[in-house]
Amino acid sequence: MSASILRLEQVSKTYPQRAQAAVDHVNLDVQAQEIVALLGPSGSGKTTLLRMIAGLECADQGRIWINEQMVDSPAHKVWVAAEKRDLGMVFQDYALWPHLSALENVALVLRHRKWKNWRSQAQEMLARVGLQEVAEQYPYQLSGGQQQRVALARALASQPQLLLFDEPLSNIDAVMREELRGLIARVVREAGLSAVYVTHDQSEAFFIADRVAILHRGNILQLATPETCYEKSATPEVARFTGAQGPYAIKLHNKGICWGEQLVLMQDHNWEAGTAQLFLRPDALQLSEDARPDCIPATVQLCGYLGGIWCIEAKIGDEVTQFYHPVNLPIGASIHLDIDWTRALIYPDRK
Ligand SMILES: Nc1ncnc2c1ncn2[C@@H]1O[C@H](COP(=O)(O)OP(=O)(O)OP(=O)(O)O)[C@@H](O)[C@H]1O
Repeated sequence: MSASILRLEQVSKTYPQRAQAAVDHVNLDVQAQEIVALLGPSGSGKTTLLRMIAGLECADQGRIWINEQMVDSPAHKVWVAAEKRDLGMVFQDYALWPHLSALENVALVLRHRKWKNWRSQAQEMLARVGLQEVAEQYPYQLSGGQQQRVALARALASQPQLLLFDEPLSNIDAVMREELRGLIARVVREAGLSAVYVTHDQSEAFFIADRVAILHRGNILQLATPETCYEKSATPEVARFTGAQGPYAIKLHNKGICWGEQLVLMQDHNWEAGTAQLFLRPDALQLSEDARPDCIPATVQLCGYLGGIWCIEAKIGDEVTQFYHPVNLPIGASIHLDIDWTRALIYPDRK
């Protein structure tokens, strides 16, 4: 058996009076020193899954192991309470005690466990998140970002092998969010810990995680590295949820692809003839200098400056697509788009 820090086998959960399972036969494996993000739209089951790992919710079916210890299995009548699971948890709303200082919040669990060096350990954890200066301040005297750093220091303090994050940056403003996601990724890696990180923000999941599990209606549709989820999205839902543009309705021919009125000729491809959904990443399109038969005619509709590069919105027939370009283009200009078809995400419709 592999030395995974966390393992879920066929884990399911249906809430009372709900027809559909919140989590449906999920398998998941988190290795030592690995960060796995759970990414999915609202209601896809991320929080339910995390709460089952934490021991705040019990599974209806399946088995959960933490550090090789079975912690939940209805079939075996096994249930290990949350406080006995050796976990650190960071919540969206920080969950700090308002009447305790930053240091006391971090030290609480250490004192509860009767650690002799609780003060120095708590001070070291605050230093790790860059907060030694505010150790004596109370939560109401700290910004949201600082409070979340205290919560991170508290989660690290008891040196658990596994950390759980439930949308920890949702209440933080955009600039601080980028700083904190870097801090979280760095601190977890430096401490050599494993983590499960729930978010509905694709860029946050991609930045922080080694692997990303994309959830949809209680199922994991894809569990892979951020690059694989982005470049080889397993399903249309994964493509959509990782920010690809589309779906565009296309037809697959033996000679190539038909998009609107345009037949794009291709030398070799492996698709069977039929209809399909096409998704495109903006960075897989570029302006073509000439009207080659493998390019798509389009009209410039809008240009938006992103800083260092422009995002050009173009119309292809009735559909809209975006690509990046170093300079802006005249609105209404007729252009041709060169598409890197090796990076196109194409999903043939079921016959
Ligand atoms: N306590 C509950 N009682 C009944 N249904 C619930 C409960 N908690 C969650 N659900 C339902 O279970 C499904 C999964 O919810 P869950 O909160 O796990 O999703 P999520 O992906 O975390 O969503 P969000 O990003 O909005 O937090 C949803 O249909 C939700 O309405």
